Amino acid sequence: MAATEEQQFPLPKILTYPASAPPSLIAQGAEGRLYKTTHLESGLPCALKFRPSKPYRHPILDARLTKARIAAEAKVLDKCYREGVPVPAVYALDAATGWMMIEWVEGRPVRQGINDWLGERPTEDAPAVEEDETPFVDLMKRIGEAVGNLHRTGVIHGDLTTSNMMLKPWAPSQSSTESGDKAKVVEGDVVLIDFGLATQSSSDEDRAVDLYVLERAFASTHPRAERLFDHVLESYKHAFKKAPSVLIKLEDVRMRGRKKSMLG
Ligand SMILES: Nc1ncnc2c1ncn2[C@@H]1O[C@H](COP(=O)(O)OP(=O)(O)OP(=O)(O)O)[C@@H](O)[C@H]1O
Repeated sequence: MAATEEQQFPLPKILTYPASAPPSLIAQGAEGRLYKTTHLESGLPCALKFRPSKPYRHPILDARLTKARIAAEAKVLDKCYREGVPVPAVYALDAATGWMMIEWVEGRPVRQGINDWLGERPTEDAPAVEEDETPFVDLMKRIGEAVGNLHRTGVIHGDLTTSNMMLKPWAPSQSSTESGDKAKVVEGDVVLIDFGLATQSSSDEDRAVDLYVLERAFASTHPRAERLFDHVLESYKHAFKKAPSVLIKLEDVRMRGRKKSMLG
């Protein structure tokens, strides 16, 4: 797999050095690429986020922008990690060449877990069979808590979606034995990823917009679970002392959103 990828994209230099296993390309976005690699230490899988230079930009501007963006992302991640927000640890950074090496988070995006839970349910209000929603509600609460912790540190994510959260598997002892196999798809610690658009702010408005982005993304990705999103906000309120004024602001932000969509 690595050989094809190497032909498709030139590897960042750090990944051309020998390692216990070849790097694999996990994601290729508009701004950068994400590799899984053991280049730092064999036995320690890492995620290497690489922002290649953009040939269409002026080289001096390009170097400055690449460096500033990756450095800003690493700085915010590091701040969050040190303050106990569930994010990957930053292991290494080379801003000048546009990469950072961060902790590899095992598991799957929250989006997949939610979709597996919802399965083929026909409508939003009608579960296919009468079922215990507790495991799903618990996941909603863990999401609210993670976002509350994030906002408490003065960081705005900027792109909160269920794809930018991972479900990191629990140890078997933490895993539920009562709720059956279905519950397993929504088990795990919520870890926030992709801080490429993150900023530092403590304003109610910025926090409310962050929540609004998540609310909208949730409604469009998981329309059948929309009614359960309130659990996210409820747990946000418990996790974060300043949540009440943010939630009041969220009402304004929603109103502006509705007006905007009415005006087209
Ligand atoms: N630390 C990590 N551990 C495991 N998988 C990760 C990690 N970080 C990212 N991923 C996986 O790689 C995908 C892309 O990562 P990320 O969203 O950070 O990059 P991106 O979309 O290229 O970033 P940007 O939006 O800043 O350009 C994620 O959706 C996720 O599946």
